Amino acid sequence: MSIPSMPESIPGLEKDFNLLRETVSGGTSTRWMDHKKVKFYTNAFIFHGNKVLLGYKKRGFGLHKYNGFGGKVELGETSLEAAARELEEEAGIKSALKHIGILFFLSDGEDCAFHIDIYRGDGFAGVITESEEMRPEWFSTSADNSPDTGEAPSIPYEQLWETDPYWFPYLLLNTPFRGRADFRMDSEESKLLPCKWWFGVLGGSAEVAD
Ligand SMILES: COc1nc(N)nc2c1ncn2[C@H]1C[C@H](O)[C@@H](COP(=O)(O)OP(=O)(O)OP(=O)(O)O)O1
Repeated sequence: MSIPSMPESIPGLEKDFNLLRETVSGGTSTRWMDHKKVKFYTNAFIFHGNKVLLGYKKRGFGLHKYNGFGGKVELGETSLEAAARELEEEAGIKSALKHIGILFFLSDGEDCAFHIDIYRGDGFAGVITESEEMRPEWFSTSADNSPDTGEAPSIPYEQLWETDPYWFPYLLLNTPFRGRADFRMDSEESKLLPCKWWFGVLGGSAEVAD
């Protein structure tokens, strides 16, 4: 059995790196992109029973994709305060949010990296309300849901960001994770696609994604 080689660290994920266990890495690039600045964002995913709430992005960055609820951390706010504010602005609800992941993204031609704190909320208060930015919708977290059981539809992985399927299993399993992906403009598809990525879990016992 071959043991995958472990890089010494991943720029942007240095904190906690010694606690991480790699789960998946890949891409065509051999080196990580450089960056000069980092912008801080949040992303919150709400769970209720066997469902997860995602928002369909109606404008701006990530248009027509499903994602958690979040945005920029404003001056003077903590990341958790920003996550709670964005959840209320975009979906009309509050939740006891727990920090579960950190993602670090870079795009070719951008000297600014995205650091995204991922939060998980189990349960919520308030009435889920569509905003001008997001249309909230429930999706099933069960692997075996079928349309005739009256369950929510399956998570639409093809309408999430391309690297989300690598870390979503850890969010669903409630397992702390970290990851980085660099994106490059694909001239054939005319969109940014991942060219190098690395994802890992903190500690040792999560199921590894295929
Ligand atoms: C691969 O890259 C990404 N994947 C995922 N899953 N989410 C990402 C990625 N890159 C950015 N995001 C998230 C981070 C934020 O939650 C949103 C972007 O926030 P937005 O631009 O909407 O920020 P706001 O402060 O709400 O902006 P406005 O000025 O438009 O209100 O996407």
